[in-house]
Amino acid sequence: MGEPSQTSQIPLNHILDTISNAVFLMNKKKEFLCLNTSAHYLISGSAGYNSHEKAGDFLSKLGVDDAIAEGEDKSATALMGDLTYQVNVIPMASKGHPDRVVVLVEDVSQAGELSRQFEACQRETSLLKHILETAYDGLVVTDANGRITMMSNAYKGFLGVTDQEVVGKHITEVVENTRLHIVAKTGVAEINDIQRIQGNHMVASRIPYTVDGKLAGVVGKVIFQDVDELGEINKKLDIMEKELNRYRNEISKLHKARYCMDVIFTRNARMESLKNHARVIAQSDSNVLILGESGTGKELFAHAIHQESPRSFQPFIRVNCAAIPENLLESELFGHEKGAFTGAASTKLGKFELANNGTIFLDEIGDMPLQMQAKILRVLQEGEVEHIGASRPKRVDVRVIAATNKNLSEMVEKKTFREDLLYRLNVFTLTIPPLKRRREDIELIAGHAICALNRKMKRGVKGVSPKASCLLQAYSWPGNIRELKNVVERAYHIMEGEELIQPWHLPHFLRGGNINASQEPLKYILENMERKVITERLILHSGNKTKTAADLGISRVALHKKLEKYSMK
Ligand SMILES: Nc1ncnc2c1ncn2[C@@H]1O[C@H](COP(=O)(O)OP(=O)(O)OP(=O)(O)O)[C@@H](O)[C@H]1O
Repeated sequence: MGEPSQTSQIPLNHILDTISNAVFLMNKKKEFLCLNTSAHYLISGSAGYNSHEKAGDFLSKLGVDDAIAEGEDKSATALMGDLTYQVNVIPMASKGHPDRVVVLVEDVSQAGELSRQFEACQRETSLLKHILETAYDGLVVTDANGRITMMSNAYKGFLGVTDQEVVGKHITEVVENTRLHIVAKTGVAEINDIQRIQGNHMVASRIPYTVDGKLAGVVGKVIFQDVDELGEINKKLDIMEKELNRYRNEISKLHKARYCMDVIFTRNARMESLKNHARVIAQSDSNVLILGESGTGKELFAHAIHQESPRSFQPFIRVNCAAIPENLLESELFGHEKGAFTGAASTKLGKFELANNGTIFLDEIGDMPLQMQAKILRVLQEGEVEHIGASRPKRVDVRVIAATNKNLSEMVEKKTFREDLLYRLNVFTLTIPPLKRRREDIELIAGHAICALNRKMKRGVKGVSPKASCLLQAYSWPGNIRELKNVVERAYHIMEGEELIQPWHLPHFLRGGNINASQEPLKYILENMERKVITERLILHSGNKTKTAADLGISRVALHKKLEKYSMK
């Protein structure tokens, strides 16, 4: 105690000094006999402060002067500034006459705030309980481990369960097809998902909640209308699902490989061995690189490899890397999230995702920008793609077939193509020879093209005349099979009732014999010229080889060797 007193005893003083209430002991004349440490603090902010006057003023402001003077028992709450005090006046009797009073003062301002907070909390809890009890939708709350902490009455009613049967249970034990426990791990909200519960389609939202910044659980909400309405909605959804499946089938047909190995027509031994090799490659999951000039049939091979592979029932997705503007290529290949950039109005799947479990055909890979090459490499290495704007990647299982007419090794040297990507792609490489290296295919492919046109146009063109055939043989075909098919198609359409394509149906550059226009090496120009002359003389002598040899000034044996060389036998 700060102040000595005639009546107090030492141990009692110590006890009084330890309590947090301010204790004032005084006689009825308001003379202070004793103040404990808390009382000193209350009136002056420090211990041992000795001012009875200030203490008197303080008690007067609390409005207990009368009770002190009368020696009355009094309990009151007093406001002083921002603070609230609880005051108790307790009379003390000596020899039966009350002549002293103890005044106990306690600052209860904080207790008031706490009790207000407590009351607000109680109000909120009961409101929450009310919402849970009356909510029309199904609400369920789980903790971070997916265990149910609360469930709305409507949801319990719908599932036919009681509180005892659900609270504390793992959500998967109570709700079918739930994902709340997954959201409790990922922390990523899922809004308006369709969830099938007890044979009904529900619109479900799963929203994670945090406490002190840590994932603490998930609030799940399922929307169900009244049962009749729900039945109607389910019927509509079933119809929509069927429609969707129909469209899915249509799309998967569109994404199917269209050609098999049998439509790659050839009489060339090297091409036959390439087809056999491709059949073997098709059975593996390894990436394939197809090289060859434009129009040689690289895409045809890609389709055929997919078609003969175990993935043939899965999608075949073609991407022309040269045809897509650089700024759109990433979004085309990997997809984007809604709002990832201006114009990204909705989430879009990338080609890699569309090709999942199937094959992606990266045509013209040599035209792929370097920056994108790095991203493709990542997909090949990690088997994961990431939408632009997404926070986590998705796993994909895709076989890559790439093709180009560029010289990738040269590009690697010039540092315009990544070496590591080349090694990832060329697990198997197929190099398709140009048409001028397999002239025996010219007539065959021209013949098949005419048959296809006959089927389409319902006509009966029989083939190519020997003279026209000779011109086709003599040309160098820089555009390869695509060019040959175009020439045949053009001729087909300008024919006027003839049964055979004649030289005058062919374009001028074929008839003009401008065979070195393609800047071929001298050897091929000479060979082309030789083939052309032999063919013309054979026609002139109606196929008589003795006369033709004599006319050409060479022996019959020499003519035979040349006919063999040019596949003209
Ligand atoms: N052996 C073949 N038999 C029949 N048609 C073929 C053959 N090879 C190619 N074609 C046809 O030739 C055309 C060009 O083929 P394709 O598109 O596969 O060539 P490409 O090498 O991929 O061309 P590009 O490099 O310009 O993309 C297609 O119409 C294709 O069907």
